[in-house]
Amino acid sequence: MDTLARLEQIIAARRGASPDSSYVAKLNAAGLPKIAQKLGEEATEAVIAALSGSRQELVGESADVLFHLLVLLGAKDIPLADVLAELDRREGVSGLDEKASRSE
Ligand SMILES: N=c1c2ncn([C@@H]3O[C@H](COP(=O)(O)OP(=O)(O)OP(=O)(O)O)[C@@H](O)[C@H]3O)c2ncn1[C@@H]1O[C@H](COP(=O)(O)O)[C@@H](O)[C@H]1O
Repeated sequence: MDTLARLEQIIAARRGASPDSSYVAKLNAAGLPKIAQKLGEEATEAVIAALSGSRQELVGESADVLFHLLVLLGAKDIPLADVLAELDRREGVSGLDEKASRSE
């Protein structure tokens, strides 16, 4: 199992834990608006790191974005597999677009 799928399972398992002992549980207890806000903050921090931070800062902020996105998807009961399937679908669509633009 890859890292994101493993983290998705950990997040699902931690959702019902005590908010005192689990950051995932604390975020879920705070509710969807808080989770969405955190994802937005982490995305902004990733942008700032990309524009003016170090490589390592961008790596760290990117990990925060992916983690908080998985928490948000979990709170909305959307499996990571659905997002990956959408990316796979676009890969096919994008190939078709490319062929169409080449034949113009
Ligand atoms: N990958 C992560 C992870 N990445 C970031 N974070 C937390 O995300 C928070 C982001 O930092 P901030 O300073 O922005 O937030 P904060 O001030 O702590 O919280 P707020 O009051 O702002 O909400 C930090 O508390 C980090 O510890 C994470 N917390 C947990 N995980 C994974 O989730 C698993 C379950 O964690 P628990 O739910 O804590 O058991 C862990 O084993 C890890 O694998």
